[in-house]
Amino acid sequence: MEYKINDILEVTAYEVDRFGQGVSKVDDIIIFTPGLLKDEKAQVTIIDVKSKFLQAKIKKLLTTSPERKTMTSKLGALDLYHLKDDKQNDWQAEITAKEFKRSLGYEAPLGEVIQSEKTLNYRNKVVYHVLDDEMMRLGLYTTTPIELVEVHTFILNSHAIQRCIAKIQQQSIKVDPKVFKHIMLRSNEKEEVLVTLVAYEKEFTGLKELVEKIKTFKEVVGITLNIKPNEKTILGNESYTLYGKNELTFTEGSLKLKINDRSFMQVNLPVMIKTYERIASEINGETVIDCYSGIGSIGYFIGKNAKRIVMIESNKENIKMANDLKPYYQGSFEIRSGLAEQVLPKLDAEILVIDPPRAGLHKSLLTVLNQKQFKKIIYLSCELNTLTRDLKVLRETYKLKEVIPVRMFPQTTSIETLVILER
Ligand SMILES: C[S@@+](CC[C@H](N)C(=O)[O-])C[C@H]1O[C@@H](n2cnc3c(N)ncnc32)[C@H](O)[C@@H]1O
Repeated sequence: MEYKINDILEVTAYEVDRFGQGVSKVDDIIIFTPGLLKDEKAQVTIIDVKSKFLQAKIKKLLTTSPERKTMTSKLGALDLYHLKDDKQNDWQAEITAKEFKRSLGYEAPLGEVIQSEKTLNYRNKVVYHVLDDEMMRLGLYTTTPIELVEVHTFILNSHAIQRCIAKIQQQSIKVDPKVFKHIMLRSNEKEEVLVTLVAYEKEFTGLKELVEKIKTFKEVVGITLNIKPNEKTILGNESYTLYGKNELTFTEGSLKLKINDRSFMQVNLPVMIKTYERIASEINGETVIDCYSGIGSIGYFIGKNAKRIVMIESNKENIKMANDLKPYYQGSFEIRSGLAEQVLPKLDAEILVIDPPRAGLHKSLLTVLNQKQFKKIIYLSCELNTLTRDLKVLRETYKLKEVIPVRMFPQTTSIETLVILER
């Protein structure tokens, strides 16, 4: 049977894939439908025809699963919102197990999912996009089709971010959307907000007016302007402080952290802390390398459990932040500046903690890790594909002790995973 765009089919999903799409089959052709849950029946509209599969969108749900919490959200940033929270944990564990089986050929020793009760308003960083309009309007992207739509309330925003963005959206300001592209907001537990305007140029229509307004909002402690380097990348390396400080501090128990508009920091603090506690529980007085250490959040957190921590980080600003934080912590810390693949071969330690960007580990680094024979490697990953790719190499020397799904991004299909490897 030949299918074409806009055909309408009736399907029943037999599983939900890792992108949150219901997977079904008609006449042996696979149909992917975002937002359709397992065992749900729906009328779907075909939106793309490929040789081996069809891409569809829900036209009408004919039956609803008991696992459904609400209607499917149109926003890409809420692509699992319709699934009950506890079932989202099960979904992540299943997707992780399947990926390990598919890629490594054996069952993953799955640990309990690290999660928090707070599954809404957890994001301490959100990026809004400027709509193509003369008057400033801000929004987020939908999934099928991918479109930028105006959004006023985004339920993952921290309360401080929500209050601040609502006030920004109330302003009637003329802007040039060809130059002014995004607004990023970061907040801390004191409900302070750092606002970053992202544009292709240092000057744009409406900039001064916008800054004058935003600086009057009581939660705002800093406003920066970041220069967008290209269409694909949101933030560039060039930032200017327009008001207050380009800095936000976080204090959580004995952990104190400091970031600027570009520093990496996990977006979900309660889950971050639980994950770091799990990492710390693997360390008992050993020497540790914290590789890809950023501002030092993992290294400083686990410092009390280690004999000595050596951090490796390539970004100079992160290294400065990490150095500024040193006096707050007791213990032996050293911060090495440089690329992991160049610095790590020269170092030795008993345990390695590794938290790379999505791209995973450099090929040459994997070879070195096998040669080094660490007692343990603790690998925190935000990309399942590169994690299993790297583990395929590391299994020459290390055995998988535990694979722990981390529910860092509730209501979404983004997956964080913590893996404990032993020599
Ligand atoms: C996922 S973040 C982890 C940061 C930190 N562990 C944390 O949880 O806050 C990855 C970090 O690796 C750094 N980085 C990226 N490539 C690197 C490389 N080749 N060598 C060393 N650091 C690198 C980035 O600057 C970033 O700070």
